[in-house]
Amino acid sequence: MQTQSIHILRHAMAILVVLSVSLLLWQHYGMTKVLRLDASTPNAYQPVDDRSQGGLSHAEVSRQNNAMVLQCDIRKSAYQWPYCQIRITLAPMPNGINLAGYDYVIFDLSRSGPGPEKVRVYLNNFETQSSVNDSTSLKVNELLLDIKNTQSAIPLNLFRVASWWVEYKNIPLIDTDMRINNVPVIEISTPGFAPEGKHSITIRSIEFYGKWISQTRLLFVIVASWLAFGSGWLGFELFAYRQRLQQEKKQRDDLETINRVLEIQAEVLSTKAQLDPLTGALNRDGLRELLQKEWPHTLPADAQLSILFADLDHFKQINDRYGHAIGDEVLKQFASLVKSKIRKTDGFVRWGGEEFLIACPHMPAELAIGLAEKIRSSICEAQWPESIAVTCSCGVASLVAGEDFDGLIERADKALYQAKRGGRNRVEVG
Ligand SMILES: Nc1nc2c(ncn2[C@@H]2O[C@H](COP(=O)(O)OP(=O)(O)OP(=O)(O)O)[C@@H](O)[C@H]2O)c(=O)[nH]1
Repeated sequence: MQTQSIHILRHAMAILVVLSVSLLLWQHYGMTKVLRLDASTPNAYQPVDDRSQGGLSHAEVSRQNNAMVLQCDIRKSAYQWPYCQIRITLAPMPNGINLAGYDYVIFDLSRSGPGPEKVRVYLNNFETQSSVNDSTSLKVNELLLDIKNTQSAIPLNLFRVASWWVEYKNIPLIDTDMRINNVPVIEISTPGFAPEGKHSITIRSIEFYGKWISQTRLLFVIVASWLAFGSGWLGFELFAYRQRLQQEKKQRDDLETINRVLEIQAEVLSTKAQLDPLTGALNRDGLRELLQKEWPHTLPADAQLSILFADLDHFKQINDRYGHAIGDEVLKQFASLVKSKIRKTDGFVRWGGEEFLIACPHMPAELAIGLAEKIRSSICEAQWPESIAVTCSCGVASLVAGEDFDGLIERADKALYQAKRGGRNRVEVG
């Protein structure tokens, strides 16, 4: 990983840590949502009493000093559980309010009258088995609230499905879990054993408190973000790594190609440096290299080496008569003819203007003389530009024991001289 990437990674991680901690702190100390019900909110407040069950109790609801007050006259009757209650409608059924998103509730209420200092609170949940036309079909989640607990936070998970409702409605066990995800109605009722007499319940406010996002959900979001960030970063690094590898490979390939080209160029240049550009014959440097290849150190005393000098006859006249360009053509054709007669291992060298040397390693004198004759006759018989009658003279010498290379050259040169003196177009042995 490159330093710059590590730098960016550190920054990104620091930002994520700060963001995660800030979100958790914000969730803990803030992000609060409140649902408040009081006399000023547009909810319907209805009195309910036991007369519908055959009782004689009487309930009335009125607004007093910004509070809703339930006035209740509990009377003994044939109905076993006389009661009064105030019904607060949160939403028209089958809709309700999702109170599951809240954590606790604070009641600001008071009561007066005989009997225990308690009220019953019902959060009625509309569920699949509930019916719009039957208010008793809503699941009753019940809490017996001690009046001294008003104004304190009461966790919503303290509510329990009322056992009397389960029994009364014969609800299967599987459906008796507490749910407050769709509450259209809240009811606040006199306690279970309310004695006969005048009762009143004053409700100033009911406040539900919750968080916009629960801690569990926030943690899930944070962990998911970290995972996404980690995978994203890994993916990015992998991609960058592959890019770098590809780039490095390309650079390596380019360098190898350049190296190959340079090697070839060097080879070509070195070969060119040893060649005569007009005839393609070796120059004297080329001859030295050829002999060194054959005998790397010094020429051994018993080395077998023959040298031929071949020189075009009266070449000056050709130049003078036909021009330099034709002279060049003759030189090229001469070189090409000689090359076709010698072995690959022989060295064909342009020694001077129209004088050529053929070095034949491991060739005895007889064969060298034969080769010189072959060259001479082929030159003599060949077709030349402008039908010029071209001939050449040859001097041949083979290395004798104890002789050095210069001595050999000298003998071959002398033989060539003799051939010229002897009338040209002939081979002489030195
Ligand atoms: N066209 C051409 N002529 C060249 C080149 N190199 C040398 N010559 C000519 O070759 C001629 C050699 O002349 P000489 O040394 O007098 O030899 P010659 O005329 O061949 O006579 P002999 O060797 O005695 O038969 C000169 O006129 C040079 O100018 C070349 O590359 N191209």
